[in-house]
Amino acid sequence: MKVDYVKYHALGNDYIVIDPNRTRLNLTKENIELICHRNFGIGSDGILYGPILDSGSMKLRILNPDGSEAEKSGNGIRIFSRYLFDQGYINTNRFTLDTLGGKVLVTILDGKGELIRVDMGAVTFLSESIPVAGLSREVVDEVLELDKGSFRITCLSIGNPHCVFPMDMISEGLAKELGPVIETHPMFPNRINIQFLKILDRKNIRIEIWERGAGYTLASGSSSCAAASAAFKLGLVDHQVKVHMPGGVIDIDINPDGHVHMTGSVSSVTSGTFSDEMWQRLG
Ligand SMILES: N[C@H](CCC[C@H](N)C(=O)O)C(=O)O
Repeated sequence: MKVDYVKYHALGNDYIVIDPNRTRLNLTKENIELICHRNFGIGSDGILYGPILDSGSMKLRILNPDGSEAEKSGNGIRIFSRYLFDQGYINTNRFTLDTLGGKVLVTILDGKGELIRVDMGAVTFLSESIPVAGLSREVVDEVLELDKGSFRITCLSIGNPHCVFPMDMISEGLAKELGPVIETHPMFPNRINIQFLKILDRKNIRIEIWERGAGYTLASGSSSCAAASAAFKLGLVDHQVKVHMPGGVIDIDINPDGHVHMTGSVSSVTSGTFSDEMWQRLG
């Protein structure tokens, strides 16, 4: 049977893999929005498009449900690595992937592709690298004034941009109330991913997430890296941190060389073909 897509999730953050070597698809905003639509399409927190095979390297493109392209996705990279493993594109447990946000090093830990570690690279807190508007500086423990109040923020990039809000009380409601306002705040020229962070102890944190271009999600790999890195920068946690999210837990290890290692699960959901009728919605 022809397969147009394969769907997986990582702790409830679901992605659809579309392989250009097997399916022709124009990555237009309209096509991406339709495929990701929870009612009129398949439904997904994004599309993973690849492997784009180019002179020995494997490239992955990461598309958000609103059609925007992300530089990196932690859950997306683990899911895509599982796809490569399932489809026989790789014959080793360690390999590199090229993303818009740089190279990442993947290790399949369990020989099945259900538990995967990724060296996500190093983070930067430098305003111009995130980007965050204003003077060149490290954006650490600053105040962001919103209509709803003043908030302390720490911002960073791990290829994609993040703004972390350490708070005593966090909730899904808070993420859905403040997320859309902050995502499009003029301080963030490329928009931004947001994590509301509660420190549980020096080895455990909890986050609620509002993703750039995707909205509220149950888990996020790059958000886990970002929140743990911000907490570590603020001296609130040790270098090994469990990140607790509504969809489950990701293990983060902040290496002395500054590289952030993320370890988490991947689960297969389904595969299938697009029906002609689905596309009729686009006229
Ligand atoms: N929406 C994000 C990309 C997906 C991040 C998340 N799903 C992850 O697992 O890292 C962005 O525009 O940067």
